[in-house]
Amino acid sequence: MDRPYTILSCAMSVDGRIDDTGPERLRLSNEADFAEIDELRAECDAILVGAGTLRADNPRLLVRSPELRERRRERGRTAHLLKALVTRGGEIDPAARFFSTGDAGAVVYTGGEGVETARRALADRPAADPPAEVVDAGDPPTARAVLADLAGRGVARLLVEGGGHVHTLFLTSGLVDELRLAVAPFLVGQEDAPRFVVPGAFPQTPDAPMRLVEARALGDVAVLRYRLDQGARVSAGPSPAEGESDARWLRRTVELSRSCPPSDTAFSVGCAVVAADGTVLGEGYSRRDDPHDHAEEAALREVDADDPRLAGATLYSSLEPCSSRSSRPLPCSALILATPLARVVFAWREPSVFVDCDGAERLRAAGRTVVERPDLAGGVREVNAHLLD
Ligand SMILES: NC(=O)C1=CN([C@@H]2O[C@H](COP(=O)(O)OP(=O)(O)OC[C@H]3O[C@@H](n4cnc5c(N)ncnc54)[C@H](OP(=O)(O)O)[C@@H]3O)[C@@H](O)[C@H]2O)C=CC1
Ligand SMILES: Nc1c(N[C@@H]2O[C@H](COP(=O)(O)O)[C@@H](O)[C@H]2O)[nH]c(=O)[nH]c1=O
Repeated sequence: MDRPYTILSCAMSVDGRIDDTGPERLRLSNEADFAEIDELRAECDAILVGAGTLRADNPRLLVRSPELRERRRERGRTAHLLKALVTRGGEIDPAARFFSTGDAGAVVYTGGEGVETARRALADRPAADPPAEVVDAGDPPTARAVLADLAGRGVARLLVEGGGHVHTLFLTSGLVDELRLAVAPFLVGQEDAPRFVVPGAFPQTPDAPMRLVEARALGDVAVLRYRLDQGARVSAGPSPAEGESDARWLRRTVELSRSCPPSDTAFSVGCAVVAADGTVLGEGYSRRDDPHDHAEEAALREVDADDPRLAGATLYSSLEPCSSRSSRPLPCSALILATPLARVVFAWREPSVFVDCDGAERLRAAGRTVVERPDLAGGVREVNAHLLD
């Protein structure tokens, strides 16, 4: 793995401030947004903040929901995420909650004299605290070195949660895959309030803009999700190249679905899991190995769960992944959420023939990118025409 799939998440006011100048942390998110961010955390392997945020907020950076922690444990993961901190000078408070809470330990990225300073600061922590390590990531530390070290620790998905200097460090590096912004319905209006970013040479310019993949209301908070991949274009959907490649793989799933053993009580669906470089990691179709098989579970069965390419891969399905099953403990949307797969593309939204489906919404709510291609649903409907009369 080169580097983790990196998501930067931030809540800001309409005037672009991420806190005010008061001593308390400003709540910009509402309860629904905090709950979604908790889901997003639970789907990641590590969470990173800057030393400024550590000093200002004394954050815990834990997975708050007991259900989400339990889900992580069931999948053989730690209940909480590995915590990562970026500091230049290494002046950190060893008694901070960042170091004393959680169960996956912490890594401090610094450089130059910061390495010794941070090691000294952490030397006398209580033995019961989770482990904390200091890593030299350059002087000053670079996002690239931090990401390479995290990848070496098996981190496939990283959540960067601020603050403004760290957002700037990561966004200017060009190594962020996704940006999630929650815009709170107010203005802070203070000259010295921290900003989302400080000035920098951002690669996300008018000529190379980010791609807006989702805009949604959570009450009065606007949630905006951008993809920052290379060659982004100004459009609400995939770039032309990505759109063409999506269409090709969806046509492949329709072909796969033609191999399904016939059924009058279930859809015939095809599925392919494809790495970013076009390598097929798994393929499947309904009822392939078992009369109850859905295409997604047949395809995911072929995928190595520890394959580092999964985080950057796309799951293509001719039909929307299901959200409820009577013949299996978990629906396909949950099976997908058990993987680091960041992107799901499907052609046909499941019609209410057998069950009501909200698989696409569940995947989106958990922070996955979901692309619907109704323009390619004709072939899927044709394969399933006998069920639609
Ligand atoms: N609304 C939201 O979503 C969020 C809001 N916040 C808010 O943001 C504010 C903190 O933001 P900010 O002050 O920008 O702090 P940051 O968390 O971005 O941390 C800044 C620190 O990072 C280190 N640093 C800066 N530049 C580099 C670099 N190039 N390489 C390596 N390390 C570097 C320095 O540490 P050192 O000084 O140790 O050398 C610096 O002081 C707080 O008010 C907090 O509440 C924070 C997160 C999310
Ligand atoms: N204020 C603010 C955020 N602040 C972020 O949350 C961190 C604290 O998390 P925790 O330790 O779980 O309480 C804090 O350090 C900062 O990174 N995040 C948001 O999504 N919305 C918000 O309004």
